[in-house]
Amino acid sequence: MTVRQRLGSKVSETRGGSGAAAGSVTLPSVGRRRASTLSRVHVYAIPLRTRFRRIAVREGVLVRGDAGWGEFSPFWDYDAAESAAWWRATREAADEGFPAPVRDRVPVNVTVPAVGPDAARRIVLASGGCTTAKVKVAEPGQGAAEEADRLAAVRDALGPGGSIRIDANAAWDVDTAVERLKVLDRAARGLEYAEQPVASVRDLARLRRATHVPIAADESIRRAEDPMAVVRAEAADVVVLKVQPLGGVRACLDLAEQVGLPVVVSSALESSVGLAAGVALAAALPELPFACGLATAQLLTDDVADPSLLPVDGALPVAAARAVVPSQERLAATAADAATEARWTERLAAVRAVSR
Ligand SMILES: O=C(O)CCC(=O)C1=CC=C[C@@H](O)[C@@H]1C(=O)O
Ligand SMILES: [Mg+2]
Repeated sequence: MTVRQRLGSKVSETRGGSGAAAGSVTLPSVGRRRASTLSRVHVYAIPLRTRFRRIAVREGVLVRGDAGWGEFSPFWDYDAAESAAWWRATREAADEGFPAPVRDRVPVNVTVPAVGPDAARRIVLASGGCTTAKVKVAEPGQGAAEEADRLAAVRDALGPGGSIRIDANAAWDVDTAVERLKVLDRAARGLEYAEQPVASVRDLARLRRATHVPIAADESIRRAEDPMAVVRAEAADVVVLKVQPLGGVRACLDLAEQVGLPVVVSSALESSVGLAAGVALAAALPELPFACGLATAQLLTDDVADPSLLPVDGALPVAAARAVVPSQERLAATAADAATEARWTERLAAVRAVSR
């Protein structure tokens, strides 16, 4: 069975384009690096509407450079060596800017956290016209019943024409995944794909042979020494690309060309500055067969830019993303406290030290 056959005929192709840092922390220029890239740094802290990925507050650093704003916001479980790729993505946005787009809008999915069915329905209906939903499953303390109820509510809100994908963040073993996908595929009345149901590449490949639900690789791509191991093992039908963990827009474009599989762009839960980099990637990809996981500004209670990068008719306009500039008012409103700012300043120094 070809990848296309597993994925069905789904191709949602759309073909084709300032603010002073408040609370700025001045970092010394490093070697030949242009001081302007590091002279404006702002640390934000924004509460989430609902806990997601085990966090309740999203923190990050915004860097103003000659080409615009970049975001550096690795989750705290990434060490300095892993965070170096995130920093490369930040520098690309701040120093170089982004490749030319080949489309003017990026279809996006709504992201549904591990919430109850009523909340899930509300989130889908308030998504700004998204016709695809990605639903979090395998939340600690929850089981198949809660997940099936959530998926049924999402299907009810989307209608029969919508697409539903799930993300288990590597939580299951293969046997559990095989059984759970049967239940959740039925509850959703058809899953578009399942994102990282199991942890290892070997288990992804085993699961892929044991289920008809297409498999997307996320953590096996963004946290891997060698993302191509997924391709060699025929372990996925879809590859998830995240700009910061994979080292930037251009690095992701190269990886997309290497993997030779359908790709989908997903956020790392960034502010609109970081989401703009995700839109730049999605806008520059030769093919965009899936709605992208870039509507996550909806998961945050505030933003560093006004307006926030939110879906219009189920898509993010590329021009709006390219126009994202933090506002003085929002930077002040979302500024981190002194202790958080100090932690990020120290972290950034450690990452820059291993990035030389
Ligand atoms: O892809 C989406 O719909 C939104 C982004 C998203 O799901 C994630 C963002 C950041 C961390 C992860 O827990 C999660 C993911 O695993 O893809
Ligand atoms: Mg994922």
